[in-house]
Amino acid sequence: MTDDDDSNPPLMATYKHLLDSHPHRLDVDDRTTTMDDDHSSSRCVLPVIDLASLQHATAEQCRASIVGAASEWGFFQVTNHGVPQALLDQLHEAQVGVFRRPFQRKVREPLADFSPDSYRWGTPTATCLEQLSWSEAYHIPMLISDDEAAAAAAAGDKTTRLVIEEVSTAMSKLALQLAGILVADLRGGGEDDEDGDEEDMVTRCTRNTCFLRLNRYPACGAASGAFGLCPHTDSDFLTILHQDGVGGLQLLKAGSWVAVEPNPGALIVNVGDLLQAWSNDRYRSVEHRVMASASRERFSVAFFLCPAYDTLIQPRCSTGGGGAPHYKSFTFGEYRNQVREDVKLTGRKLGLQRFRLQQELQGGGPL
Ligand SMILES: O=C(O)CCC(=O)C(=O)O
Ligand SMILES: [Fe+2]
Repeated sequence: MTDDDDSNPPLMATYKHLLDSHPHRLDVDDRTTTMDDDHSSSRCVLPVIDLASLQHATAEQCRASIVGAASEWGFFQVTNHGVPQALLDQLHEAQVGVFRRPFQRKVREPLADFSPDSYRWGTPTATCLEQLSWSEAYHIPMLISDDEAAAAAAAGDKTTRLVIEEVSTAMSKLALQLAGILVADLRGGGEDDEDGDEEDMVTRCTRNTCFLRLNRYPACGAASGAFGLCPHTDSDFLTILHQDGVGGLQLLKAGSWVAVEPNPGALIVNVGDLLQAWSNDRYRSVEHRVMASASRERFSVAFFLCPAYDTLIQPRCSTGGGGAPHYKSFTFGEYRNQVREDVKLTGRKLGLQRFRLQQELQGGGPL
């Protein structure tokens, strides 16, 4: 890509030195992370779970598939998920419009009632190509009250803000439903099983703690090569993702990077760090990344189910988690601060390993 189009952030001008210092494209170099003999990145079909089964006699089987996929893969796809396709199409259109605004306007003028720092691009802390994300994004908190929604509607970009809000609400409902199933299974009881000793994690994820991210990955040009999004795990409880048809998302499975093929009717679900720690490693927060395309831009939308910052994440090891705790307890706020500090100091997120108990570091292998 060039930076000529005035809607593109100046990625090339800002990061050319990182691209120039790297002799090969990352997707070639990075093959050492695969275990295949031919070092090729393989394609995979993530489990696809039809949520319509939750309404039928097969509900128990469906819940078991969700638990199985979250334990084995950490990633899965869902169909009949309750987020209307027409709404997702409307969001895609609005999202394209949002990113087509001139770059200077994206930086200077907040859109509708988004806060001015909701727009981000590139990776300001990157010191090498491996740390650079060739992308731009809007981080959008959910609106908290009806009054706020009405004010946003009156504030100008009515359609965009309201479509975003509707998608957030629908994705949040889905995320809460899936989190409820995963949490209930861990408790070894029914979905409304009460445990007076611990916080109900799912009810701590509310409208004012969750957010949506609109991602755009500009084409990066044949000569360069970069990550659209660097390898990472999500720092939340559960993520719902909608990708367009371009492809580029990959996840780490048994040491190999595997491509997640676009599936038009499905949403992607992945376990976040908090759920991995809280489940004492029963559910897996899996590393994933996006490869930038040389010739095609790509759009995606991610909804992050997060609890309040003061929520205590305490490994649950009595029933489903099993054995001794693998992590010390921490609040979500502590976790976020640690991640922020690590990124500032080292250029990368160290994540859950910061909170893993010592005997686990020595005795347990990598997940
Ligand atoms: O764009 C994608 O496919 C992945 C996005 C993602 O991993 C994220 O926003 O955390
Ligand atoms: Fe992610």
